[in-house]
Amino acid sequence: MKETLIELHSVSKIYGDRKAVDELNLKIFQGEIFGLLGPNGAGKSTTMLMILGLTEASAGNIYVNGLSPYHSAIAVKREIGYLADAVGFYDHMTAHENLAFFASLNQIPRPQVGERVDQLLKLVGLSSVSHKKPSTFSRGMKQRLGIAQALVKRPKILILDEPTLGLDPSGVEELLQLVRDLNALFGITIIISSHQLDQVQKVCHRVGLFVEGKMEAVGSIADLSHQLISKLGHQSSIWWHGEFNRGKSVLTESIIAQWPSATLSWTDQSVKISTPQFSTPQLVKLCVEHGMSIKQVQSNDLTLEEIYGKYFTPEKNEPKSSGV
Ligand SMILES: Nc1ncnc2c1ncn2[C@@H]1O[C@H](COP(=O)(O)OP(=O)(O)OP(=O)(O)O)[C@@H](O)[C@H]1O
Repeated sequence: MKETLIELHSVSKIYGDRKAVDELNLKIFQGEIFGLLGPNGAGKSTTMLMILGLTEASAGNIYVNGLSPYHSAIAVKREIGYLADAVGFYDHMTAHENLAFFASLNQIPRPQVGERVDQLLKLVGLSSVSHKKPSTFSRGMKQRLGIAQALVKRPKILILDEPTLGLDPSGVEELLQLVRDLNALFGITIIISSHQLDQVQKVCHRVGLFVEGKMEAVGSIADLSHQLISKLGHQSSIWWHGEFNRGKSVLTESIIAQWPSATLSWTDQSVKISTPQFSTPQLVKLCVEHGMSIKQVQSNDLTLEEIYGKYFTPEKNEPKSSGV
């Protein structure tokens, strides 16, 4: 059984008359990479700050390793490394000196500092530039230095707020590979917030979809896909060769007879059919029985972008129906 490391029970955060986080229930398990996804202003950073104990929840309870981040602030902060969305360094110091200074602030015994900093710089791929000032670094290098800084105290948990923002594609790849490596090598539990879904999809074991302070859905990408399919129906698209105009109305009747809530959307050479459950094989069989010469079949395997789009902008994604 998976061990719960972070737990939020009915947690809300109210700023003035605005609920930034609304009755959030969430469990994050030991050793997982969890993605907090949502548009700007959804409440991701506020949730992270509450887990870190940097802001107090207005209601509800939070436990990190069984402790309240707000009431046991020092013990909880010892367990968590944090990369804020805007990370800053001392520009009169080199990368090595920055980390060494941060290590001393975190009470790492002086004889251990040099070796630990060297190890961290190697881990994040910055050994060769350790003598340079962070102001000369690319954003990707700064982010990796920020992660090294967050790892100085050897935390159990790493919280990364929009770490890929502003990185070029190779910088994103390097950063995400580092996230994977840290998780695989040290079993660190990682929470990563993002609105860049394609990226998060690649590294997260589970994701939570956040909108206007509420967690709309939580699970693996496959879980979310299933949840969405059962909510919105499954889509099969079928293309044919040659002529099928005369078969359309009879096929429609047969499909509606079998799935009364099905919707069909026809084009000249294809039909998109939404049914409550996965029905592609039965639909293909019916099409063939009605004389269709099938060219191609597509069963909807939702990407995270589609899931995200359907949760956050449902009116744009309603399955459309058109007559025959
Ligand atoms: N200190 C604050 N005082 C007042 N309102 C705040 C404060 N911090 C956040 N908010 C509001 O709470 C809501 C959630 O903000 P939050 O920063 O948590 O969202 P987010 O999902 O992290 O988005 P972003 O990526 O833009 O930071 C927003 O409406 C924001 O304006």
